[in-house]
Amino acid sequence: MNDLAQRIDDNIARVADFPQPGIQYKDITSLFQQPELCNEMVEAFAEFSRGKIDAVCGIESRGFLFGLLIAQKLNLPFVLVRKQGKLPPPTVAESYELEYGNATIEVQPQYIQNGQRFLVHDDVLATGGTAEATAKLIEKCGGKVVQFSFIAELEFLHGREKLNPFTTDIQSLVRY
Ligand SMILES: O=P(O)(O)OC[C@H]1O[C@H](OP(=O)(O)OP(=O)(O)O)[C@H](O)[C@@H]1O
Ligand SMILES: Nc1ncnc2[nH]cnc12
Repeated sequence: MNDLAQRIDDNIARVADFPQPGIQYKDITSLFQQPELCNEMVEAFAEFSRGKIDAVCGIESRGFLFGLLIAQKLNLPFVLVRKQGKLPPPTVAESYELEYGNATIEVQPQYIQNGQRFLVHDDVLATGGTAEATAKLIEKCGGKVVQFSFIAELEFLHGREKLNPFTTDIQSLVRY
């Protein structure tokens, strides 16, 4: 682990058996107690994406936190992907399976331009179902997913394999 990864790891809280027995939940919200570390993280994310994307898509809810900061840092538009029923119409939907349960997500297609190059950002890459469904949704609306970024990747769940058909340009600051 590099120095930044080590400090992120040190500041991610672990919660056993949440939200279901057997899941070790990585609670990234503990990072927000360390504003200087968060600034460094935003810079690391921005450096990865600078000059390569036209817009950022953040996934509800914890993908909104750094997602918007990355978009602002790069002076780019930000698009929200939300769980079903939260966004006003018109919306386009996609269903997928989670590490725990399943879900449907939605986006407002009027904020996606034909050929616009997207970074999809979220806090945790687990099975990859959420990020894969998000990429499908963006591409269904005419966008092109050219990068993914995450704070933490749970490598033992092999989520990256679901994302490789879109792009192999994938950043995760910490890997488990
Ligand atoms: O790679 P996957 O197996 O799809 O899992 C990753 C997703 O799970 C978590 O979201 P969660 O559903 O807990 O929602 P939240 O961000 O609103 O807490 C996490 O924030 C990712 O969005
Ligand atoms: N173990 C985990 N911790 C935090 N977020 C998650 N999303 C899916 N699996 C997760």
